[in-house]
Amino acid sequence: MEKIIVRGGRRLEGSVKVEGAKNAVLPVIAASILASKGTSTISEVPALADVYTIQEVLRHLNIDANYANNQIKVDATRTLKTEAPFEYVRKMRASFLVMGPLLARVGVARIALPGGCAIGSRPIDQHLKGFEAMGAEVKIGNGFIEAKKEGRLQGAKIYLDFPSVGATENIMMAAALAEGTSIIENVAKEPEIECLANYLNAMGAKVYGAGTGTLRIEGVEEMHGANHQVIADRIEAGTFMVAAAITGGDVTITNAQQEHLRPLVAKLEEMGVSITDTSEGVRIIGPETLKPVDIKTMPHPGFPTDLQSQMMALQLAAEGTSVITETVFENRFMHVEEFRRMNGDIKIEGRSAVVNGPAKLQGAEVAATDLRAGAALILAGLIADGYTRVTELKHLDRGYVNFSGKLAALGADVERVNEETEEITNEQNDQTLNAKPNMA
Ligand SMILES: CC(=O)N[C@H]1[C@@H](OP(=O)(O)OP(=O)(O)OC[C@H]2O[C@@H](n3ccc(=O)[nH]c3=O)[C@H](O)[C@@H]2O)O[C@H](CO)[C@@H](O)[C@@H]1O
Ligand SMILES: C=C(OP(=O)(O)O)C(=O)O
Repeated sequence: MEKIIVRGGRRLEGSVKVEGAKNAVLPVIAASILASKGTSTISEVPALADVYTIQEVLRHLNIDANYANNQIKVDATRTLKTEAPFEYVRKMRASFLVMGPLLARVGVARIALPGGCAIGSRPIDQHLKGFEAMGAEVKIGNGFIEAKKEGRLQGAKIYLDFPSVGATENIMMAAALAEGTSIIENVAKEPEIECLANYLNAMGAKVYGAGTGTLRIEGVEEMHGANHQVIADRIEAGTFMVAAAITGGDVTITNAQQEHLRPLVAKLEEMGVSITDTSEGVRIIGPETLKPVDIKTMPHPGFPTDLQSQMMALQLAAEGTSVITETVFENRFMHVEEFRRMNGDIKIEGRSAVVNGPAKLQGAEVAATDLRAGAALILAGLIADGYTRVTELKHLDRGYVNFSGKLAALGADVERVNEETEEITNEQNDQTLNAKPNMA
């Protein structure tokens, strides 16, 4: 088993380049299914476990998908298969994003039911409501969802109950090849939606309004492969901004798009962090003392839930009491228990966590309960006394490329080791034995 071992106390300095966005690249790769002619070349594709998973899903559908050197080439012109089995959907929920494009292109799709996961139950009712409104018959049974439509999907007027990112993407991909115009209201406005719309339009689709609350999609009969560059990962960028802030460091993030980071920048500035746009990128200078701050996660342009656990690490370092309220997922506080193992003083009250700082964090053995929790625990480890060992790295690898290597290049004392080869020094052992966790 692999783990990341961090020893706290180093100030981060230097510059770090963020990758292409996981949450943009997965729907974009799924959208390549819509092209019945030509090849797509997608660039700035990060080497993440999720990218390999979606590549496998496409190959399983008889699509030629080849990922190398941060590019994936996709040729979906052969006769397609229509089933995505549980082994892929279990690894990564975003596998479900192939349903809209398959249904639109072939008239049938059979995808394993995604089921619940660590951060909440994550239903897909809004995706299915959209497909049904476009004339598809949807059946659920034997652990699968099957959607069918004789002839082309029909453009429809759809109102989402909640601006779901995945439902917006799945429905817009389906509507791109439908007959007639679709109007989709109360849609997600995340930058990843705009990235997908730009790709769809390059493939010959007619998608208007991406980034606003209403999409108008005029269905086209055929789509073709296209070249597309995915946007930078605002969540990875945000994670490094927190890393700089928590260590009182001075870090420049190259390749970040500041306009996508506005909700985070506003909160960091409230905490006393200096953030400036320089010719090289976004420069973050952490203050000597961080002020407490209250945060509520919301759909974009609200504060992103994918930065909630990282901000909780920062709140632990602040002088005073902060509150963080999670409104997007009903169970995204699994990391709280792990922070407590590090002596973090956090109380859960309904959907809010009350975080009392400044915590005297202590290194401990902790588990990444989900992808962002893994990053957040490593961030806390950067200021903890002694050694923090983070396990369950499979979650982290879904969303971060070489996270420990990038932190080490900024000066952190961090390494990734294999349990079999890990040498536990006496100092690390003493520190673990003497740790007194806060059991409050
Ligand atoms: C691959 C990807 O892009 N993942 C992101 C995407 O996930 P994902 O697309 O799954 O997130 P959604 O926006 O769909 O989910 C938000 C909320 O809506 C609920 N919901 C969603 C769909 C539905 O049909 N019914 C329903 O009730 C979910 O349970 C959740 O409580 O957006 C989330 C919210 O910004 C991010 O945390 C994820 O990192
Ligand atoms: C929750 C996340 O991703 P996913 O929707 O792929 O599980 C995330 O990126 O934090």
